[in-house]
Amino acid sequence: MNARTAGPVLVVGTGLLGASVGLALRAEGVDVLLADVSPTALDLAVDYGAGRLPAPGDEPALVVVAVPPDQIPETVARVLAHHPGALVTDVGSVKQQPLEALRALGADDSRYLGSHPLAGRERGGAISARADLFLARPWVLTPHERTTPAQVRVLEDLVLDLGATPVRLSPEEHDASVAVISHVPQLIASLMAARLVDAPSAAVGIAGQGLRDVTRIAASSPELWVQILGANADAVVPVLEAVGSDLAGLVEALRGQHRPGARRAVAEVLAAGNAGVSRLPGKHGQDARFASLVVLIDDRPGQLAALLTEIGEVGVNLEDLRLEHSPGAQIGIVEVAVLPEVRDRLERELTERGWRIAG
Ligand SMILES: NC(=O)c1ccc[n+]([C@@H]2O[C@H](COP(=O)([O-])OP(=O)(O)OC[C@H]3O[C@@H](n4cnc5c(N)ncnc54)[C@H](O)[C@@H]3O)[C@@H](O)[C@H]2O)c1
Ligand SMILES: O=C(O)C(=O)C[C@]1(C(=O)O)C=C[C@@H](O)C=C1
Repeated sequence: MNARTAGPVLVVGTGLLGASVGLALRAEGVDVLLADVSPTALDLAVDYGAGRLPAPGDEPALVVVAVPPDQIPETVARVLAHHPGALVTDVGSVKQQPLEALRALGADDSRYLGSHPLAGRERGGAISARADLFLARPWVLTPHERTTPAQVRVLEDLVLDLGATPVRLSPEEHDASVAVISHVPQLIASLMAARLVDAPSAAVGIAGQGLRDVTRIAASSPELWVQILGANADAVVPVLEAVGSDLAGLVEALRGQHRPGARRAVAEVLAAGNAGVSRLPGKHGQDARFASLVVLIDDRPGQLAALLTEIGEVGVNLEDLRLEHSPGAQIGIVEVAVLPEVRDRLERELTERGWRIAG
């Protein structure tokens, strides 16, 4: 345990994000103090091992505010006043509006450096927290005019200790980016999943992996997302309008599909989707650096571990992995990504060892 971060670190808000920060820092041996407006949420986070209650005389060098978006400005302002020697960050999903609100409260923003991990889950609370939540995920730091290089270094050290990858963006760049890579995707997932409410049970019952991929985040908390979308409305609206215009074009093309150019219009929407998804870094099966192999496994305990062990035994390094399984099905589909030069050898070796290869 060689943490770069000097404790104690105070985490304010001990739900999914706060407790995950606590768990990951504790695993690195960093002293973590916890605070939450809800005594139950606080007790839960302590019970799960995310940190301890502050004792008299404890003074954090760094504070991570992980409260709901509409609580961030007031909470950061209060923390800045209570801990005059501490650098304060937050993990909120929007950066510009909270900074403006903090300034409007008259807070000393010179010790506030906002940040945002692009990692999360569709369920909140310490009960859903995980020490590995941030592993290999981008974590955006949003320095402003009064941020010093030393403060950026302290926060980057925290991010590295949490296993994440620090990225620097201005608050404006951040908000425009998350509108397109997180906030509108949330709405599209919700809109699609909403079609299922009145769909016949027979239709919902045969849903495959495609629908599950598109709708996973539709299970997210409406309370949280109303706050996020409201705080970033200026950046979200133009992206939504662009989607709306594409959608209207698609409807028109399909209605008049025998008109000249109509099929091409549909094809262009799909081709643009291909081009867009191929830009996602590390997106499984799409990353041009890797080749994929699909292995079928029995849907029973230990099968995935056995497969991974054997891939290791044949000396192949796994670059990425995706597991699909449908409830009720007896088969799991494991798609592994490997360097192209070892793909065929891996297929041969696994086939010889009795694994079923599906592609
Ligand atoms: N959920 C995600 O996937 C995700 C990902 C990245 C960032 N975020 C951001 O992280 C923040 C926290 O989200 P979460 O999912 O952990 O929420 P959560 O509901 O799991 O946890 C929030 C915690 O904050 C506490 N709290 C509320 N008001 C408080 C206050 N005034 N003072 C102290 N504690 C207070 C609540 O009791 C709760 O325990 C949000 O700002 C969100 O935008 C969430
Ligand atoms: O549920 C997930 O998997 C997420 O990572 C959620 C996600 C995202 O869009 O990437 C959602 C909002 C947060 O601000 C950060 C992360």
